[in-house]
Amino acid sequence: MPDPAIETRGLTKRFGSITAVDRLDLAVHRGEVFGFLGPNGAGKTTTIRLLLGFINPTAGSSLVFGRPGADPAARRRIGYLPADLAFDPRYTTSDLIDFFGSLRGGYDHPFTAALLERFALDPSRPIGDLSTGNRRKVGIVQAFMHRPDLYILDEPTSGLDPLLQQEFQRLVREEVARGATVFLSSHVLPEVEALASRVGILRRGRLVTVAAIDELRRKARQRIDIYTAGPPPRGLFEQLPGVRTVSYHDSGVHLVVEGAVDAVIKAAAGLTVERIHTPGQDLEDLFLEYYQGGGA
Ligand SMILES: Nc1ncnc2c1ncn2[C@@H]1O[C@H](COP(=O)(O)OP(=O)(O)OP(=O)(O)O)[C@@H](O)[C@H]1O
Repeated sequence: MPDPAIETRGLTKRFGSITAVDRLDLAVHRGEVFGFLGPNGAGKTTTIRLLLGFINPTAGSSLVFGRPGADPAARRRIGYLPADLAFDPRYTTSDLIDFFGSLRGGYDHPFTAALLERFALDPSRPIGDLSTGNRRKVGIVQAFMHRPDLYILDEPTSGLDPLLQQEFQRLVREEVARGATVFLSSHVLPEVEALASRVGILRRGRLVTVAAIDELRRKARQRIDIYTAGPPPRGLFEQLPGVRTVSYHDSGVHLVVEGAVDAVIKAAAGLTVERIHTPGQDLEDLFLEYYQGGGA
């Protein structure tokens, strides 16, 4: 087995009395998109700064492809998109590309030219003149231009409009198809759901769960609204496996079901069903439960 893309052992960072990251044990496998979630102040950015070797841990360790993140050989294989882009406003995008290119010992020129076009960025404009969204695009270009093996993305689409968010997701999928690994820290839960195969949820510096998205999906509650010809008989759904809440009305029933909906669908088959509405199986509620200290 090759080394994981990212591995941390007992990784801990304290700032005075605050424990920002608390004994984190994590392995991000090569080729996966790992979603890193948690409420504000949970310690996500601090974890990323530790991974990259920008700050030293109070205890424990972290490795990127088997090396410390600060090691130039590891660093060259990483594309990092920070949450706060602090570029000198006088630089143009071209200047930055040259700068990061030389720092990394080269970059993929045709790919970078295609990225500029794809995100409609004029490389000759000073960064200081760009809108927030355009600055974010510059961040994306600098993170992707050398086609690294590992992307560490901190809130990558904040400030991007929905079309550009989709374009960004396409780009990430293409890079993953090429074999890249992605560590995606984000508050945009649908984005994490769309891209990640596993997620880790951090709360007050501690990893409260690591799970495959599919596993979470199986656990997540779904709302099912069944509309029937006439009022459905009371008591039909209450005892079925997975059913958490039932509310009847004259033309149907609203249900909340945890896990498989098979029993509900089979029971509904005995009624004259005119329409079924499932407002989407959204992992958001489940994520929020973990954020707040619940979770299965
Ligand atoms: N340099 C620092 N000095 C002191 N405290 C810090 C420092 N950096 C982070 N912290 C504290 O560590 C905790 C974790 O912060 P961090 O920025 O890692 O959280 P986060 O999960 O990235 O939050 P957000 O989602 O808001 O970006 C917070 O309580 C924060 O105030």
